[in-house]
Amino acid sequence: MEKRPSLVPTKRFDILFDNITFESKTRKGVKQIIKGVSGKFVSGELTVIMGPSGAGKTSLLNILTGYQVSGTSGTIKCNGSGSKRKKGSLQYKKESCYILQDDNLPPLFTVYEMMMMASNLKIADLSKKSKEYLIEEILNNLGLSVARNTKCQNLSGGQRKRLSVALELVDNPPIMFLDEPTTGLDSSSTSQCVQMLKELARGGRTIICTIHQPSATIYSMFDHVYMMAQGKCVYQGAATNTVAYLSSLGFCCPQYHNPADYFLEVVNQEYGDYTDYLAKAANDEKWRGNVPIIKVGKEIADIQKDIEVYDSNSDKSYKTPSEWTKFKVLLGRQGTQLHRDWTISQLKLFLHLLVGVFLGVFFQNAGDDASKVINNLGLCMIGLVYLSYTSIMPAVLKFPSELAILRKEKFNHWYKLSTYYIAFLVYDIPLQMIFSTAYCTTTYFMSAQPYESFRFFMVLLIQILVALASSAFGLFLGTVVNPVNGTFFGAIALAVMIVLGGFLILFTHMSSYTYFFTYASFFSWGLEGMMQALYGYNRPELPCPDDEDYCHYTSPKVLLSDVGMTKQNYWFDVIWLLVVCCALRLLAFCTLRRQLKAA
Ligand SMILES: Nc1ncnc2c1ncn2[C@@H]1O[C@H](COP(=O)(O)OP(=O)(O)OP(=O)(O)O)[C@@H](O)[C@H]1O
Repeated sequence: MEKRPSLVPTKRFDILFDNITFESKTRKGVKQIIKGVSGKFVSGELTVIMGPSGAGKTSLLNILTGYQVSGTSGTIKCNGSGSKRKKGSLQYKKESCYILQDDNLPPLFTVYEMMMMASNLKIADLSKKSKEYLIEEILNNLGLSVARNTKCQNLSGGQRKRLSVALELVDNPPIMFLDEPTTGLDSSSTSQCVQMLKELARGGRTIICTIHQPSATIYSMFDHVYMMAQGKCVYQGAATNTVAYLSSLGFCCPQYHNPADYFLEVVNQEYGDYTDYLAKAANDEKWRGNVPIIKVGKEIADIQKDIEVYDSNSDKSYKTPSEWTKFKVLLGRQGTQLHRDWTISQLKLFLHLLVGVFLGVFFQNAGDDASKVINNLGLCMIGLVYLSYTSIMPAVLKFPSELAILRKEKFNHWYKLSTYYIAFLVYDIPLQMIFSTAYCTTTYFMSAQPYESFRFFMVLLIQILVALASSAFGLFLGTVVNPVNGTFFGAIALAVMIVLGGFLILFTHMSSYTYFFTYASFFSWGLEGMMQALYGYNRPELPCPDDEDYCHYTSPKVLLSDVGMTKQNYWFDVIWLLVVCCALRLLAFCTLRRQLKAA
């Protein structure tokens, strides 16, 4: 029997937290952001964390989701199981999802494609048909069916928010955290969004969100309100009990006044500083409302029966796919992105060919003319610099531009970072090779370099490796500094490497002390490799044109000796560039992982 998809969670979780604190070290000392708050969020309820700006709402949410670990203390339990929170791990982390304030969605994919991708990354044990059924069900429930073929970049603010929720709903998480899901929405979209969250909660989920300043209607839709001020909890109870709670403490909410607005005025100290007084009163449990009855319709109950048959021994509703399957899905995503964003592939390929032709015209016959040997040396260097610059700059911007999406998807267990990184490399490396080949082929033949296949492939290999090493360096830079500084440092590093490349100052003119620094330049290895490929390996003498009286470099050996590249180091250069390339890509992976963890 095929498993039927469902939107009803198979497990229910109540979250209890006690004495949560969060401190951050600043220049002025330690800043206490969350000051020992406690509470209980139960399944079936829509809970809202409220408070003035800077009250600590997002910080608390980050702690409860496990997004923020360092600097925190306290106990978080679920379902009263009593297991203590270990550093960096929450008992329910795998069962929850966190929808961040910014809707980080890849712009070029449609709603349906994103949904299918999410289901392929999260669910292993459903057929394609069942996934389609599930997706339709979610899109219908969230009112996204009309936008199923719209690209994410064209969605409205409300649709983007709903898609962010829809994507996480695919694997049916019993706990959902949402940071300011209504920010940027008009009142009607806000109402729709909160109604949707309430319905999801009524299905048995624990839904916790933060919100800034809701209208009276929206405020009354929340089951449980957790009000914060100055890092403390100043109320925890039903939205409907707010006025009674405040009046029990001597604060009279004027008639026809929005209780949420009035409460925010009180905690904003418009009537004096009562934060500690309120925080003490907030420990009283009596303001909590009754836990709502979970809605399980007939059809849903039938589906749930099926799930129980299949999942009685399983922790999660669905089995997650293997990393290999996820890798294939990510490869498909990269491929589609490449296909749709013509600036990544077609434009770059065209420009490499164009620049190749341009240089080929300028350096015509430079490879087979003894009087143009120095020009040819310049062409080799220009080629390396060109390939390096065009590889390093896009690479610096690559991860910063995708970091938010990556952080969100990784945190919500879509895939491992290593899977994403390998899928990225599988596209990036061949692409760099194609671009370098386009450039190399045009300049090589148009500038009349020797028509010997082994020399051509040796030059090509060097140019590819320099491009790959440069892009690896760019990736590394992009993961250690911000993009603006990354492009600046990248440009400076390349300028220094050009000086050390062996063209502007010949190796023979360097002292042994300064020569030592050339080891740090891709260009010194690249130029030496290219010179060996073009002029080494017993190349015969170069022809001197009839209209020239004298050609100094008819002998390739003399040229290699003058530029200090007589040793046959070609394969050593190749190996060194390969090592640099691998080491920098590995380093970029480590720094990327560190950057994600530091979030
Ligand atoms: N890592 C940190 N280091 C230093 N200060 C921090 C850190 N994280 C948060 N803060 C500070 O703690 C306070 C609470 O921040 P938080 O983002 O949790 O507030 P918030 O209630 O969500 O505010 P808003 O509604 O404006 O988003 C703010 O003053 C903020 O500047």
